[in-house]
Amino acid sequence: DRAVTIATPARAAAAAAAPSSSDAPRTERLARESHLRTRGVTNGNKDWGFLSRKVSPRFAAGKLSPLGEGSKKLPQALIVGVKKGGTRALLEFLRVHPDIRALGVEPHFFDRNYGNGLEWYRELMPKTLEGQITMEKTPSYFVTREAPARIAAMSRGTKLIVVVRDPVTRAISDYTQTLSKRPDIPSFESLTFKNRTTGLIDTSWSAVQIGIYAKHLDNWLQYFPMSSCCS
Ligand SMILES: Nc1ncnc2c1ncn2[C@@H]1O[C@H](COP(=O)(O)OS(=O)(=O)O)[C@@H](OP(=O)(O)O)[C@H]1O
Repeated sequence: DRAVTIATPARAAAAAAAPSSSDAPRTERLARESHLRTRGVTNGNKDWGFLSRKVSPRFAAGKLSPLGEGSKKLPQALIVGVKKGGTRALLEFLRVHPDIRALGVEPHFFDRNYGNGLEWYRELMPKTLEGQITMEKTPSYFVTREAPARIAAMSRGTKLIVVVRDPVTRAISDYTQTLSKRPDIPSFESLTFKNRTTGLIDTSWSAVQIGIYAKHLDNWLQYFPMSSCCS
C-alpha cells in the first residue's frame, strides 16, 4: 500500500478547472464539481481513491465541521517535488477537496528540521476529522538523500506525489527565482555550460542536478519500490 504518484502540472490544472454555472462560492463549487481527476495509482490500490472520488456526503450536505475540530496527525500524503514543478498549484487544487487538509507553508521537516522530532512536525499540521487526509509539500525532499529513509521510518504507507516538468524549463524557472533575489549571478548560459563550444553541460550545477529525475528516483525506490508505484 505504498505509492509514488507522478503528475504533471497541466494535468492537475485541468482537474481543478471544471467550469460551473452554479452560484455556490468558488471553493465549494470547485470541490463539488472537479472531483479532482488527478490520476491515482494503478495496481488496484484503493487507498488512492481520495484523488478521484466525488466529495464526501458530509461536505455536499453542507455539514463540514468548523475549523478547530479534530486532531493533528502526521501527514499520510506528501508532495515531495520537484522544485518549480508546479507543486504549489497542485497542493492548492488538492486542498479544495473537503477530505484533504494541508499545511500552507513548507515545513522542510525531512531535510532541514528533522532534528526537531516527529512531535514537532505533527504539531505543525492542521487538525483533521476522521477520514480526512493530512498533507504537506516540500519540493526539496525530492533531492534530499536522507528523505526517503526518514519518510519510510515515519510510515511506509505514506503516499508520495512527485510533479515533474521538462527539466530545461524547470531549470530556467529555478534560475529566474534565484535571479530575482540575487540579480548579480552569472548568466543562465554560463552556469549551464562547462564549454559552450562543445555543448558540455555542468551537471554539478544545482539547477541541472535537480532535473536528473532518474537519479533521484533511484534513491526513493530503495524505500518505496516500483511495485507499489504508479505514473
Ligand atoms: N498548472 C500548471 N501548469 C504548468 N506550470 C504551472 C502550473 N501551475 C504552476 N506552474 C508553474 O510552476 C512553477 C512553480 O512551481 P512550484 O510551485 O513547484 O514552485 S516552488 O518549488 O514551490 O517554488 C512556476 O513556473 P514558472 O512560471 O516557469 O517560474 C509556475 O508558473
